[in-house]
Amino acid sequence: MFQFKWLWQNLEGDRARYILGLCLSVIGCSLTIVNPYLGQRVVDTFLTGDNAMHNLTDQRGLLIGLCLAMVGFSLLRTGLAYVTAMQYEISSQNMLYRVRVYLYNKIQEQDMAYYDRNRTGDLMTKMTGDLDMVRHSMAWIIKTIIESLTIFAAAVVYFFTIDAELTLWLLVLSPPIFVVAYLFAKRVRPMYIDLRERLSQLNTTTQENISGNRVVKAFAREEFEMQKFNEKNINYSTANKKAALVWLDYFPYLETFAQGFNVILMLVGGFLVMDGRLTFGEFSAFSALVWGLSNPMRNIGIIINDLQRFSASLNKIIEVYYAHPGIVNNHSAGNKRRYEGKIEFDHVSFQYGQSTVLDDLSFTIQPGETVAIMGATGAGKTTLVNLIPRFYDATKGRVLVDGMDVRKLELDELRGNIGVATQDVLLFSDTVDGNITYGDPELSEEQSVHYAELAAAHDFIVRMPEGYDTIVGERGVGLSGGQKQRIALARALAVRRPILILDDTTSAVDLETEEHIQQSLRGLEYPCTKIIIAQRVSTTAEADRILILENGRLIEEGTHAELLAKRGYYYEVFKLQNEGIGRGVSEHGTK
Ligand SMILES: Nc1ncnc2c1ncn2[C@@H]1O[C@H](COP(=O)(O)OP(=O)(O)OP(=O)(O)O)[C@@H](O)[C@H]1O
Repeated sequence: MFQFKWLWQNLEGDRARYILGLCLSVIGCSLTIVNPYLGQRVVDTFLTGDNAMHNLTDQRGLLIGLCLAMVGFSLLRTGLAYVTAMQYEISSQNMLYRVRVYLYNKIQEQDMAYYDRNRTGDLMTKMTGDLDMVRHSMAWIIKTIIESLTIFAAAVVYFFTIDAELTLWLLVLSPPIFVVAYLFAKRVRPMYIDLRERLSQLNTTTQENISGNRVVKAFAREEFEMQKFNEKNINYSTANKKAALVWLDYFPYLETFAQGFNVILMLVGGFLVMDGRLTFGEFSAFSALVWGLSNPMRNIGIIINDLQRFSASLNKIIEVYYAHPGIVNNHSAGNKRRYEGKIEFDHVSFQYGQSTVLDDLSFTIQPGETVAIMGATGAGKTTLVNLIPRFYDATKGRVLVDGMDVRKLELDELRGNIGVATQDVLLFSDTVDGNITYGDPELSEEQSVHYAELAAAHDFIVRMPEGYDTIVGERGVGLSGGQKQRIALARALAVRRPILILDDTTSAVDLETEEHIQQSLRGLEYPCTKIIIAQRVSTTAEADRILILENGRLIEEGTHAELLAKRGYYYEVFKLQNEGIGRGVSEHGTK
């Protein structure tokens, strides 16, 4: 019931049209009794009975009128069917469009934790296949149900006006048909829920394979991926067949009952005609309209199949529709403040589920300061910086920006004050310029070039076939890792935010290029607090302060020189890297 309420709610704007469609369905289907009635009159007046010959000559006008009316009603019904189908199509397509926009926005609004929980393939299935199934249900299944019920009811009412006894005999078949349909629905329902899940797995596997095709090729795992895909494909196909074949277990019973209508009509109807209680015309009306009882019964299987699919799909859509992000962005349109850029962690802890990733962190970063964060892989560096723009919220403690708890700041404003270059670089399939100006589409071409220069990207961009207008492939395909990083850095610099977070942004660039980038960062023309996650001492050496994380705890904090003097983790990394790269970084930080 809730599902139908949901559909009704989302039909807003097209409800009148949809109801018009339903009304036209009812009118069109009620008219199905007209032709059998006219036929009955033709038979009784002109073909059978004592006066038939006489009527043929005397009432020829009536005969022609009845025949023309039959043709006219057929045409009218066809026209009505056309107009009716249009109403269903237009209203369901409009609803599909609106719900798709709503779901897309809803997915966009979700926090990071939502994306951790939901697979891309599954979300894609919801946005495409599930939505189409719901539209199909609105335009076809509900229409079929209404039409079947109307034809059934119209036939029953008409039959009762002709002969109640024969009608009751025919209706004897209805209860067993409903029992069979109920048993079928009960058995097939879990199958369609399972089928929907398998489709989602198939889509997820396909999507992962396509987006990870480089890794697949690099490891020559095509065969393995093929097998994995095949397994999901077979799973889906088997479940599909299983669900479809269940219908075959019930179909013979339903078909037998449906045929039973004709048998009863022949036996009981024939007897009534011989007994003189039913005219030939009335018998022919029963005969012409008995499909109105049997066809809906035949349709039951298809309708139940589709209703189960519809229900499985709609439940999936409703999950997204009512998903509430833990971190809500209200998108207020007012003027946004520009922050000073002070950042404070006050006894901050963070857990992913049960696992503690950050443990009681406290430190302050002053406006304009450059702070490097270093630590072994998995130490919690990315998690730490993710708390500043509220990609996640701290489990304990407070993160403050300009002295305000980030949970109390307006999210748009907060994020509008932070420029981020993430560790996992994602470029859009757009021009290089489009990618650099992604955060500020108003940026002029000169400014775009300026930030590309700061990010040491200009030289390789101008060497590309169409320079800044070169389209980069999906996720930046066609560029080297270091090139992608530099475009992502230019994108983060170009928004000129007072807080800049760089997560391992120069890990794939050579040391000379890195030196150029560091100079650019030192000389940025706008005031900016910089947090730079890095593994290289060459990157961290010139920071105002370096924080060392180990298993989510802050174990060292100080300048390059202070940390070296401590002879702790940082010193060990320094020794290792200086020996390893053979390129000296002195204890005072100069190279
Ligand atoms: N979305 C997530 N869900 C659950 N656990 C996560 C998630 N993201 C990270 N983790 C876990 O949290 C811990 C810290 O991860 P994080 O990415 O912050 O480390 P890091 O120091 O940035 O590592 P690296 O230098 O390798 O990028 C790791 O153990 C990781 O497995």
